[in-house]
Amino acid sequence: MSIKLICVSHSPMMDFIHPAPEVEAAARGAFAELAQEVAAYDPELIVLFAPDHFNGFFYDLMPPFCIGLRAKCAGDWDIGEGPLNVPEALALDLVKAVQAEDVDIAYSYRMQADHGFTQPLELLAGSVARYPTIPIFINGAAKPFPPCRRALKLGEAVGRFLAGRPERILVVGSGGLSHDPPTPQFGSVPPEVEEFLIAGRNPSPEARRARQERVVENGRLLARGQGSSQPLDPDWDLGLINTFVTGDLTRFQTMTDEEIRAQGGRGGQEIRAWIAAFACLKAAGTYQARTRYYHPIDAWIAGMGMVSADSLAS
Ligand SMILES: O=C(O)/C=C/c1cccc(O)c1O
Ligand SMILES: [Fe+2]
Repeated sequence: MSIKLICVSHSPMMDFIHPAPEVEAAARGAFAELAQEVAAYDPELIVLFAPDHFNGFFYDLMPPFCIGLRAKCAGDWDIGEGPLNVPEALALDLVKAVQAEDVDIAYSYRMQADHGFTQPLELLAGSVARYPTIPIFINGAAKPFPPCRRALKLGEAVGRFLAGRPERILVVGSGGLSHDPPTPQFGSVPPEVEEFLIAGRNPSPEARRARQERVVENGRLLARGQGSSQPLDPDWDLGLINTFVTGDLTRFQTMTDEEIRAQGGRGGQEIRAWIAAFACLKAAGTYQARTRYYHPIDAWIAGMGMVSADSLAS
């Protein structure tokens, strides 16, 4: 058994709007370097913790966590196509193991994985189906959220399951440093937008395009220092990265939604994916982590960070 970890921010706007060329080159270069390492490691299993953004999960039935037993690309932002390569029997064993640890996990035979899942798979693994992958959804977009301490518990339960496995495993966490995209908030939007948040699966191409254009326009404005998005917060981001790299995750036992919202913005709630991923790695033993990249990229509405880690357990 061996376990490695990569946690990265995502921004589905990467192919739609461009920051300064040297900024974009550095970010893409950092992704490419990590992708080379993934190819050299040749994982036999990827466990991917990621949020959704009202593409696959809606208020008609919103779980805090969900393991995909079968999953396909949601198709948002034209990232990825078709099914993910989910090892169904192993994913089901994972559901049972997590339940046995008293974490009540939802599971799906028809998960729609949006850019939270598909972008890191494309950028790090080359395609969404290149490696067997178990997708684990963590709600970071739809209030109320599962507490950060439950993301720790989930990660630990998954990590204890993985610790007994023979495969070369890559744990990935997606999203989560500071960013404040214009995701509508239930309770403060008109009824037709609430209806979308409840049951907006499989939108028309026009509706999808209009939604994405709104997000891109938000990036344009943020890059000009305008608009309503909360600014990115490098201090918050670097503080979080430092916590993950040093390996003391106790801060997340008490971290509140309000604390995250104040500094990390609406999208900052996605940090639960990194929390679960690191807790997962830590449950398998001590680890060594390093920061691979950080830059706040306004045009992409992303505190863009990348961290990798190796388990020191034998
Ligand atoms: O499509 C959306 O609603 C959100 C897009 C987005 C933009 C920037 C950073 C992120 O993490 C996003 O999910
Ligand atoms: Fe996101």
